[in-house]
Amino acid sequence: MANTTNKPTVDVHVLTGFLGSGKTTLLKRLLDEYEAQGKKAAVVMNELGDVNLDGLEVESEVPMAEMLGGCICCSIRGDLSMELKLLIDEHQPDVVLIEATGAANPFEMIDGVTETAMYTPVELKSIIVVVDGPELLARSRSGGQTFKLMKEQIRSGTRLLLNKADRLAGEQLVEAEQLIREINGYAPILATVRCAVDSEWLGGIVAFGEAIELHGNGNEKEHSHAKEHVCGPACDHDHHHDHAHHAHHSHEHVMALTHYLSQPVDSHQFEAFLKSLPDNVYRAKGVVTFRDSETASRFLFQYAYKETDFMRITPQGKVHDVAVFIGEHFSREHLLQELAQLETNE
Ligand SMILES: Nc1nc2c(ncn2[C@@H]2O[C@H](COP(=O)(O)OP(=O)(O)OP(=O)(O)O)[C@@H](O)[C@H]2O)c(=O)[nH]1
Repeated sequence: MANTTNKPTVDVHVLTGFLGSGKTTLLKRLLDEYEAQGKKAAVVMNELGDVNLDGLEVESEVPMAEMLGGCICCSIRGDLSMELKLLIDEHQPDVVLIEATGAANPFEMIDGVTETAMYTPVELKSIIVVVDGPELLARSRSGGQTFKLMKEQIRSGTRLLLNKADRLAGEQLVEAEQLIREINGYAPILATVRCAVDSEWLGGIVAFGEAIELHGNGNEKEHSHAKEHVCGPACDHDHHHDHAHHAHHSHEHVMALTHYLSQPVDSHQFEAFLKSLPDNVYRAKGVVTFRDSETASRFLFQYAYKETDFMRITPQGKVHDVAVFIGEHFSREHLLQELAQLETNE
């Protein structure tokens, strides 16, 4: 990713998985590993309740933002990007780990994290899903809303842990693994007990970061967050509120690309570029400076389903020129080439 700002890009990893699946257990392992490697990690925690019990398990010197009383993906989605920015500004970590409540929909969070890229250099590197093995098998037999949410989480993962393997007999372990593979055909699966990942796995995350490539099986062409969202008692938001505008795409092999623009661009060329985006880029947004407008004005742009929208902004504080693209199976190289062209065209 081109980051033309002078700040280093902060890696972001999302840890998700069903309630009690082992996310905090994994978080602690990752934090220990970052510490061992001399990297500074910060944490965003989201709990459905009003107290952050998991946070108590984390060493007090780790910078932490707590988002309580709701679920990151819907009620406080906008806040996620703000929390991330504040946390990064204040503590300048190398990496941020977001532990999302068992009810959070990962696809909504991708939006929240990528939005942060407009304000500060961040890159979403992976979505790690901790799957509760015994619970998955039990829920797959009973079906229902919870199983749907579990499938949704598994589909979104770039890395999957089949956890609580100690509570699965040999053939159950095979069955759980096959089930996960049917839901997500791409992401590596590792069976674990108490999220005890090996050093190779940890190295992939901690040392190299990994670029994101999200996957899904695309079976559900209509992804309705409202229908599949499962909330706890503390999550009292209206389940039928305005998810429609961002929740009607399938999630097959979802990818996100973040590019920091080094130059102002021409407004007509930029709009033509957005209009010519391939169908498999379904969402783009960001901040641009137009060189052909009088005072090199800044604009917030939105793109969804061939529709573009520009809004003149006068940012308070430092806002970078950045473009974020979300879609399926699109060519990063092709988009980067086109962007480079826009930046050089006079
Ligand atoms: N038997 C068994 N128990 C596990 C395993 N991994 C975690 N646990 C236990 O499961 C419980 C939940 O683990 P956490 O790491 O707190 O799970 P979580 O996903 O953070 O939980 P929430 O924050 O409530 O969603 C704890 O009591 C863990 O000790 C495992 O592999 N096997």
